Amino acid sequence: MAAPMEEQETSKKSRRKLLKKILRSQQTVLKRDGIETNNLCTKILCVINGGLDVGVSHDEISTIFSSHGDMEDIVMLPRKPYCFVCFAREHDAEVAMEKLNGTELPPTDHRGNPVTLYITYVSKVPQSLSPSNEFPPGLILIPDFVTEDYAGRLLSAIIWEDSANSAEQRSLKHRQVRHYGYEFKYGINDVDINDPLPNGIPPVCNDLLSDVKLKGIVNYIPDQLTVNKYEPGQGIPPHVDTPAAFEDGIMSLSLGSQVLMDFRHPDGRHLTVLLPPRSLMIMTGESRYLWSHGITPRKSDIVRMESGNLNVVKRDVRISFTFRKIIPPQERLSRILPTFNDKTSESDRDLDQEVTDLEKLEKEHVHQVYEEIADHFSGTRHTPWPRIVDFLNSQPPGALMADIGCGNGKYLGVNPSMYQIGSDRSSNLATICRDRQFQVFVGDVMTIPLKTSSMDVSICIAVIHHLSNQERRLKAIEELVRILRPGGKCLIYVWAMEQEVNKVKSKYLKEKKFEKSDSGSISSTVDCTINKNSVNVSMDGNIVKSDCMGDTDCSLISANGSETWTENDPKCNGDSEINVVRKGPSYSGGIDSSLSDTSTCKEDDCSKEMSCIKLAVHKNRTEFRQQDLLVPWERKSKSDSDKNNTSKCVFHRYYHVFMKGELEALCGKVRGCKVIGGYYDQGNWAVILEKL
Ligand SMILES: O=C(O)CCC(=O)C(=O)O
Ligand SMILES: [Fe+2]
Repeated sequence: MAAPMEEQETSKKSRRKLLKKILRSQQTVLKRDGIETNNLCTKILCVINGGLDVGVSHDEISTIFSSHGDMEDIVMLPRKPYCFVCFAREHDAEVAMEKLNGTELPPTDHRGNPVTLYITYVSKVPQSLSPSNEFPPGLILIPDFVTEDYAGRLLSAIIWEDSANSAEQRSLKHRQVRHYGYEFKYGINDVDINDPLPNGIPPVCNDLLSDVKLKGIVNYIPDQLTVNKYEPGQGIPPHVDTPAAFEDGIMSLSLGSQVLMDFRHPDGRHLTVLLPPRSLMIMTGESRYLWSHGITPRKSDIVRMESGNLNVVKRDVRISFTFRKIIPPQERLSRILPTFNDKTSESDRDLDQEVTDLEKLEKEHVHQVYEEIADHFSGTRHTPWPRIVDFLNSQPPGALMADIGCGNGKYLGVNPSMYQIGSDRSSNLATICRDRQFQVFVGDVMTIPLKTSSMDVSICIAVIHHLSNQERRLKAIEELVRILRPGGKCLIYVWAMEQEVNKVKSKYLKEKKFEKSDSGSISSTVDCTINKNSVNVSMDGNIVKSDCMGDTDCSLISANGSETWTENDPKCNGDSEINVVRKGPSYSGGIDSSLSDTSTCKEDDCSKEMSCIKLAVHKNRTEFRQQDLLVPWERKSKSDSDKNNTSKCVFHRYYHVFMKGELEALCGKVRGCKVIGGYYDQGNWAVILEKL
């Protein structure tokens, strides 16, 4: 009889081990979420590893637990590894605990690995599931907005057809919906203004809508109504109603059951608002644009009673009327352009006004160069970069996107489901974009003429490295963030100082194989006081290469036409200083002195005026040895009249190439945003920012 005793001992030991494990899990997981466990038996079980975050479903928990007693509810929370199972009686909870603690669930389609359930008693479901004392800013809730009688008339105006699936009525996974005025299309998160429904908003709603307007709750009459019908246990996933599609002030009238609506801030804050029957909720401002709203699919809500005690209240059928006013698509983009009074964007500043020497440097070595090389530059920019394409394609349909410094618009057509607007400092590039049917204006990244908080997404590819000091680069990032709505995202690319990472050379360096000479990184210096920005150098070659720097496409073109271009010709960019060094006063007051190449700067001048700027002319396809430099862009042109006489124009574009971590550090100085991603991509540093 010794063996069974031993077996009992071993099973007790393993049970003790299991309990220790439970305790450890309780401490780490539950404490963090403010969940108080109970040593004594209660009616509510917290099931660790029985939550949505580990891939366990409501149905699985229901099947396992329902056979052990009379279950009242299962509370599953989004992104949580645990769930709560509420029994009608303590005894049932005790039995379930005894039988199921330590149960292993096998892998499923949603869950690659088996999971072990650890169960503990809790006396209450945590506060975050019960109504918060606070509302998200901008949320208005008016209780008893309609009478019982009027509510009844509203409800009887809605005819639900059995298992209908048409533009007017759809059975969604979690609820049924009916649309009036226009169908809200869930695939595109928008309405089609050209495809109105036969039925407008039912006339019985007119009293309510004029009351709302009279009281100044919103200053328009809505033209779209979505009626949602939720059975107990159903809900709506967290979302923000498409910002570009509807006016501010979205109204939802709750009829039937009460419900807890979840509001979530992008920074993780979570508030729950109890919507009582016959109440009108209006989402304006932050609560409409920044916080997501949703209803967790549950069969009950925790409701604070008048006594202040919390109570579990079962849900019944709830029908909500959501009224919205559509912004016509043709107005959506113009909405984001500022009016003359919109001081925040400084739109009235003259773009060509010369304020500092640095602006002069950028004017001559960035703006004027792009203006002159626009056509050829555009001819070398055709292939969108895959990671930028991925970023654009990951944006939801209907998002408003601004491409600041859009060049020839190669990213403007990537994701046609977005509303897109581009801007470039070069009017010739803007014209090229417009010829390609893109909506583009001429604008400067440091004073973007778009309204504050108007965009869902912004990108700024290969632009900020053309700004000549840190303050100006910072200002540009601030502008990119300013135009975003809270929660909006911005992707920035700049050229990297590091052109070889993990022993892999960037495309820019690799293109060196096409060249005959590669010694030295600086071919010359240019005293940046140039009034014209091109130099004619006679030459005779006729095979040319397109611009192939970190921000370009690296395609080879052969030049048989009358005008050909090359970026770097060995004949002209050897070690000797063959580029013309022009004379005149130096630029002052810029180029971060710590980063400039002092060997190109006269000592006494530097100490007087912050710095003079004698910038090194970079030799293309070589590593960077300094951060501030001029990169040559060369154009060969053959006149038709004299085929043998080919001349070359050399343009110098100013660049500040970024060192590893520099872009992130700069973004870190910008208030109201956080860096949510960063990477190295083909000789460029990239960051993704999110506006807070
Ligand atoms: O049911 C509700 O109150 C909200 C519905 C909703 O958010 C929507 O349809 O977008
Ligand atoms: Fe909504």
